[in-house]
Amino acid sequence: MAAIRDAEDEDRGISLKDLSQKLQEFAEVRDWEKYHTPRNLLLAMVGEVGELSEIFQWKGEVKRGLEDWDESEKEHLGEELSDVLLYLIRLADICGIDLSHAVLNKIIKNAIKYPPPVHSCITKEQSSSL
Ligand SMILES: Nc1ccn([C@H]2C[C@H](O)[C@@H](COP(=O)(O)OP(=O)(O)OP(=O)(O)O)O2)c(=O)n1
Repeated sequence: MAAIRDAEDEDRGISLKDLSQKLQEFAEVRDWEKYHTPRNLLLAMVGEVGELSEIFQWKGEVKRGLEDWDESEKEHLGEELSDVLLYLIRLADICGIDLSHAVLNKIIKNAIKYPPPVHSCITKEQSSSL
């Protein structure tokens, strides 16, 4: 049953809220909530960023798409990216931050702070009449 639910989650692209809920359940059934304090979660996330960095360490620049990496390296990368994301989501949750709301607001702020060059704002119709 859980496997079917997980496949469905993957299909529809799971939300931050659903992930947050899963992490809450994961901690609760293991009685790990007492360890999931803001500072512990932050340090755990930074540790995972270190593990993520190790994958790229000494490789020099790598090609986009990682076409010359083998599958096991890519799988490892996916795991470390996930660890960072999961601790980040849990940290936000424990701090009472609505990450979906915060991240959308931040994207709007970024767009205002860094407007696109004027020529990329011209619509197709405008450009065809030029
Ligand atoms: N107190 C904990 C410990 C682990 N996790 C979860 C979140 C991460 O997704 C993953 C981290 O597990 P590990 O500490 O075992 O780290 P790795 O999976 O990176 O294993 P390793 O360090 O052996 O490579 O487990 C958690 O939520 N709370």
